[in-house]
Amino acid sequence: MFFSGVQTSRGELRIHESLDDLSADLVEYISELSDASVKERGVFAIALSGGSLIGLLGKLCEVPYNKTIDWAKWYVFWVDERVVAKSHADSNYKLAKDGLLSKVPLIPSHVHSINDCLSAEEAASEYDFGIRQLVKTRLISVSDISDCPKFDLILLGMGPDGHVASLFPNHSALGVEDEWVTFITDSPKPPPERITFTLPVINSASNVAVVATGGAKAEAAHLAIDDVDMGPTSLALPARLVQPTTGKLVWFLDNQAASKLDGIQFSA
Ligand SMILES: O=C(O)[C@H](O)[C@@H](O)[C@H](O)[C@H](O)COP(=O)(O)O
Repeated sequence: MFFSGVQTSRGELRIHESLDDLSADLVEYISELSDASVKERGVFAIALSGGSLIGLLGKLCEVPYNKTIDWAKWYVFWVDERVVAKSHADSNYKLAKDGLLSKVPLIPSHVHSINDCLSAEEAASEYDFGIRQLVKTRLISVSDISDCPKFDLILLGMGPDGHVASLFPNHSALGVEDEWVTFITDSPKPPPERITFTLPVINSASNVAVVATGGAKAEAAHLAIDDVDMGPTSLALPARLVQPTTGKLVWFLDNQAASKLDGIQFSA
């Protein structure tokens, strides 16, 4: 069963039968946002996450997107990064470079990854500073209601625990409001040292897409999307705190990740 464009109070749902269909829809969505942003602003500022998301972007390297997307106008950032060398197998930069960035005609100076020679704290602070410079020149747009950067698109994965970016359940990083990029040294998912966009930055983006596939994500998707009572705090489920203030939120799910959503029945 395929649901596209279903609007809920928690954003638009796009549910696909297969990963191939999901990937095709996701890359078309990104291509459309890129076209619209380049037309309106002359650039496209996109922030990537790690995980299985990157594999689902592979079609961007293929016809027609490798030719039709205005790659020279892309500026690439990371929503979160593991503080390891860029050549390390755990690096989100390496994952994206190997799977996407090295295969399309991006301008190398438009790719903004962290300084991997620094501590997590220093790397977060330097990344935050770099983004502030690009907001000043409006290469990254600015929120209409705060001083936060307004990325054209933020792409998020979601863990089975409901984490997004490197914002983990009940972690103090969820409460950081005075920084754009923060750091953690105790990630429950290895490696422990990471930098991450904070919630105000994620929620200031023009567009946020959460991509979640597989049955292990079904409960988290239910708790993040459905009208459930989370009790006094939703800090236990970071994905539920993804609530763009004026931007648009879209969930890309496969049947399995969507299998516990209220009101959605799948045929066997
Ligand atoms: O730095 C990380 O550990 C990843 O970026 C992580 O946050 C990922 O996005 C989610 O865990 C979903 O990953 P999967 O889609 O691979 O399950």
